[in-house]
Amino acid sequence: MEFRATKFPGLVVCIPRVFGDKRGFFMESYSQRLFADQGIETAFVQDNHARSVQKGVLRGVHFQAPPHAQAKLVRVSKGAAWDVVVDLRKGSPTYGEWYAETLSDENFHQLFIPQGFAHAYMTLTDVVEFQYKTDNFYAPESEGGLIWNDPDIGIEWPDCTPVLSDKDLVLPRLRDFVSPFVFDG
Ligand SMILES: Cc1cn([C@H]2C[C@H](O)[C@@H](COP(=O)(O)OP(=O)(O)O[C@H]3O[C@H](C)C(=O)[C@H](O)[C@H]3O)O2)c(=O)[nH]c1=O
Repeated sequence: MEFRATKFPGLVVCIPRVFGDKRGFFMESYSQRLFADQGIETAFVQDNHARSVQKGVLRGVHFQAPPHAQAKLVRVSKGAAWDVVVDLRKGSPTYGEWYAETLSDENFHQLFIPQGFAHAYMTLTDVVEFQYKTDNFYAPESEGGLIWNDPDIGIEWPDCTPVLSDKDLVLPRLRDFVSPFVFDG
């Protein structure tokens, strides 16, 4: 697996080794040992799988607040998605900044997202199977989020009419938000 650091401390693009042959392919989509070799000791406790059934589905921008904050390892096993994170860690050099990566069943890219980031994605194909691990369990009472088109964040979304849940339509703006996350260097 190849690990590519980004300018966001702790945010890493992970690209597994894919073994193709006449039958198809095989890959280790996750290895605790390979991540530990990179200093990523995250112990995941939950696997999630979300299917989206039209292009333009936008889920997010979500997080769980401490003590239920979640680090995530996200990937797309069918279709393609524009995956976006926003650094919400007070004191981080990239606080309030966003990063995006196209995840697809062709590039096999994954994103390791540390605790302290909000996460979202927009589907680029009609069917997207989005699969991810988290290091804390679902805790709905701790859920928070930011509105997808916050001009102060300025996320550049694909040119597509977004399909959002009712709850995601009324999320707050960054300027009205006090982050519960602290950057620990
Ligand atoms: C996240 C989650 C949801 N649920 C239940 C709660 C709802 O009845 C249903 C749909 O939940 P929601 O609409 O919050 O799903 P998404 O909009 O895909 O939320 C996710 O979207 C962004 C992209 C994320 O990174 C988060 O993991 C998560 O917030 O699944 C569970 O039972 N367990 C869970 O861990």
